[in-house]
Amino acid sequence: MPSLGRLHLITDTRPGRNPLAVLRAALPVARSELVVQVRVEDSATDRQAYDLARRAVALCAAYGATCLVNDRLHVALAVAAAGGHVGADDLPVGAARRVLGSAAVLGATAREPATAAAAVAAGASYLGVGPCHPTSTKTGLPDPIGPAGLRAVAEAVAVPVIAIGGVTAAAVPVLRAAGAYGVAVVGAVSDAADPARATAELLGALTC
Ligand SMILES: Cc1ncc(COP(=O)(O)OP(=O)(O)O)c(N)n1
Ligand SMILES: Cc1ncsc1CCOP(=O)(O)O
Ligand SMILES: [Mg+2]
Repeated sequence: MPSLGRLHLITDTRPGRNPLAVLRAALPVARSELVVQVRVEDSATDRQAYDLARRAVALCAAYGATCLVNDRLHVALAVAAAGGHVGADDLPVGAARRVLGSAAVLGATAREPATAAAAVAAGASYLGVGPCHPTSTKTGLPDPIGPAGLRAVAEAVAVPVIAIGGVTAAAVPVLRAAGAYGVAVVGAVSDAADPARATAELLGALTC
């Protein structure tokens, strides 16, 4: 399996956003360092998720980037995505692994060392860990775990740890020092006046 990209760009589910335009800006900059995670509102139909995911897979293929699908693993399979990401309200990690197969990339959300280790034992190939910082992109989350919480998880597992939640380029050095292999963002790219430049800044912080 090729190494996992360090910059994970999650599609913005907020009303009025244009996730494909953001991908078109980010992909030429980050290319194979980019992991695109297709995420839609829970209220979106499977057809809407499928239509977005198949476009994202095609765009990613043109740049050697990896495309994953959040939550809806049947959509991941239908569009031949590289894998998926699951959390506490989704299929359990072991079941997700059985659905996707042994070669797929499978991410799991974890906030504590014990759940992180259990997710890896069940088949997760990377962990999304957070929220590390406050975020306005998703509601209903627990308090941020900060770099210290991230470090506790990173020290408990041997798979790549992807920091998520309120991540900016300025926050990347501290998160990396705490053990993050990479970061996952929505707003840092989607809210930027220049998403291509924001992508370059995040990549620069991740690869220096
Ligand atoms: C890289 C990454 N980390 C964490 C999450 C959150 O997943 P989950 O807890 O299942 O919440 P939803 O994104 O499904 O609302 C993620 N998507 N990606
Ligand atoms: C889906 C998700 N899960 C934890 S934080 C988050 C949203 C991250 O968005 P942002 O990068 O804008 O804080
Ligand atoms: Mg989920």
